[in-house]
Amino acid sequence: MFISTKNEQISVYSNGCLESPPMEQTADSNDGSPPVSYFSDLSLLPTTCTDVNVVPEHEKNELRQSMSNLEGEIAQLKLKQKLWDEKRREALNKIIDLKGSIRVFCRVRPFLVIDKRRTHEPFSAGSEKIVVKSSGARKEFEFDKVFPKETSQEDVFAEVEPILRSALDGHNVCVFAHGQTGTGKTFTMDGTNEEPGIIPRALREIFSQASLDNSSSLTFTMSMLEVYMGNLRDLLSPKAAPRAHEAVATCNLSIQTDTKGFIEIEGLTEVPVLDFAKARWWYNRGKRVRSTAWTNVNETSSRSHCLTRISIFRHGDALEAKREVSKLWLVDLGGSERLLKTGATGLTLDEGRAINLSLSALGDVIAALRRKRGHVPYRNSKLTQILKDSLGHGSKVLMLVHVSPCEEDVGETICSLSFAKRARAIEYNREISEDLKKQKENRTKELENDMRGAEEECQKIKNQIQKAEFLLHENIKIFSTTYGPSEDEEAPIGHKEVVKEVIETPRKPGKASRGNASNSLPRFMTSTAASRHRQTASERQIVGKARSLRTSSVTGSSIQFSASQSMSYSSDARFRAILQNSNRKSRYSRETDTVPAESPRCHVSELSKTAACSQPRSKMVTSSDPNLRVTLNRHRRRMSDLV
Ligand SMILES: Nc1ncnc2c1ncn2[C@@H]1O[C@H](COP(=O)(O)OP(=O)(O)OP(=O)(O)O)[C@@H](O)[C@H]1O
Repeated sequence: MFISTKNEQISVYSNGCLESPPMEQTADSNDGSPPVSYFSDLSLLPTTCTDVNVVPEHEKNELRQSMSNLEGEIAQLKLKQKLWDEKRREALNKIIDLKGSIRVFCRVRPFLVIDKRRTHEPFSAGSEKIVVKSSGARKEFEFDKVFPKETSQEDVFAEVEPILRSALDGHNVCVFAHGQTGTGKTFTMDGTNEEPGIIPRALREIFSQASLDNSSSLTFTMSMLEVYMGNLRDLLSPKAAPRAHEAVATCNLSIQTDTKGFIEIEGLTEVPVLDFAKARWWYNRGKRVRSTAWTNVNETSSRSHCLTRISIFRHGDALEAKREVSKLWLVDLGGSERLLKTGATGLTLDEGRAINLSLSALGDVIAALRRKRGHVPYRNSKLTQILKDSLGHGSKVLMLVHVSPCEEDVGETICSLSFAKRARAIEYNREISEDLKKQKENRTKELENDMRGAEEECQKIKNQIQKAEFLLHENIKIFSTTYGPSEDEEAPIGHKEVVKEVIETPRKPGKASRGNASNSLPRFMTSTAASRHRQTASERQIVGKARSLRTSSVTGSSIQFSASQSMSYSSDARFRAILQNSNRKSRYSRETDTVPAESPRCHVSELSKTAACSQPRSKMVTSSDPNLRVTLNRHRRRMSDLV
């Protein structure tokens, strides 16, 4: 007895004959995949099978043939899926290029309780424009998008999401939050538990997208660092996890460029992250280290830039086993301040200068790239040196400039908006005509439709692959149960590899399957870590039954196939339930918020560690400006909440 799918219908073979049960019901799959028929009358199915030794040869051959057909079908579907995925990527890339590979958004912070006057705003915000009226002057600033005060975190993320997908497609991506202290950079990037920001949402999204992409295998690593006064501090270093009262080690990492122009930060900790839960765990750890550093060293987040890097490794299939790497940088920049206004002195003044220098270097680089200048001044700051290979050709950049709605901050607001204007400088300072704008919009809509169509096709094919793989898996079990243990002797040509792929499908590295000596089943039937994970309770039941049947066949007794067993392989409803269940289960395990059970391994870059970590002094920030003191106190409170 075996299962085959011919003309997209499931058939059950027994004793060499195709049992032709009435195809009374056809389940129209609501996922768009072709309908799969299933049996409704169990009594029509054979219940007894004769001794394995007298099973005719042609039945065995038919079973082999069926498995080969399934293999071929899976290979073809995978190829088709790859082509659609390429179409989707192409469309997305064109959309991003049309919209501009360097985009600048502006977000207006709502009034806070601590704001003094909360009625009058010094500017008016449109969907792509901000007009500031100050001291009788009127200044206009254009953006790719303006997020007004009431914009939710979800709406902001919706605009950021396409660029993240571009990172998964192999492009380097940088997302920056820029603005005056207290205007909501950290709120946008990190957010709160109730309103998560771009980073936690991005982590969730990339793992969710990666699970949909089975045309290639994606793996991820994560690093976090802080740039403070030109020094780099590794936030995920095993040494960088002090308790609240302890000082944080300051590591001065160095930046290296390889022969291909690829940037490597020597000694920076890079942790493999297998799922969202682990990525979030590491991210929270990095944040905690940063907050402890603030309380001990620089007091406020505004005094440093915080960079989170997700490296995405795309592994091709066995035929083209090349590995591509792309980087996604999520950067919470230090607060831009006008030093004269704050009246900063001493350390605060130095910190402010360092931040302003690096922000201005970043502005220069982005403006040079936007204007397609031959020379791009990356070397002018540590920040731009680190990001050199992620800001240039083929990369996508998103700058989110934050402004305060308060009248007293209007000077800072104009500075931030001017920074954005410079970064956004259109090529040759020429604005495009309305006509061209319309054409661009129409083309973007077309491409968005193409992309959606390609996504739907990919999803349909994915469902078909899952079904075919499930059927192949089940046929393999039946083959083994019916015809005995010798895999090499019995399995069809090329079978072993496919079986391995179906059972293991190793998307993520590090969990090599090991042979189980105690298991008497052929190797291709033994469960692996991945298959065990995927197995639902009902699947396990099926395997259990197959094993007990297999045992009886080995001892030479005749095999009893009950109708219900036959149904368990062929019922589409159940089959779908199993698939849905396993999908739900894997999604849950991805999204669970719990700290990873196993202690996370830390992979430190092969390159040797340079500058020794020194213990920083505890420093106090001083400011003559009472407003700044209020801000610092607010930060201290926030830090102590975190610790
Ligand atoms: N869009 C928003 N909606 C609600 N609250 C916001 C918003 N933006 C900022 N806030 C609040 O404003 C305060 C300051 O925001 P945040 O700390 O994110 O500013 P920041 O620019 O990162 O400051 P710093 O440069 O000092 O780190 C926080 O209490 C934050 O919750």
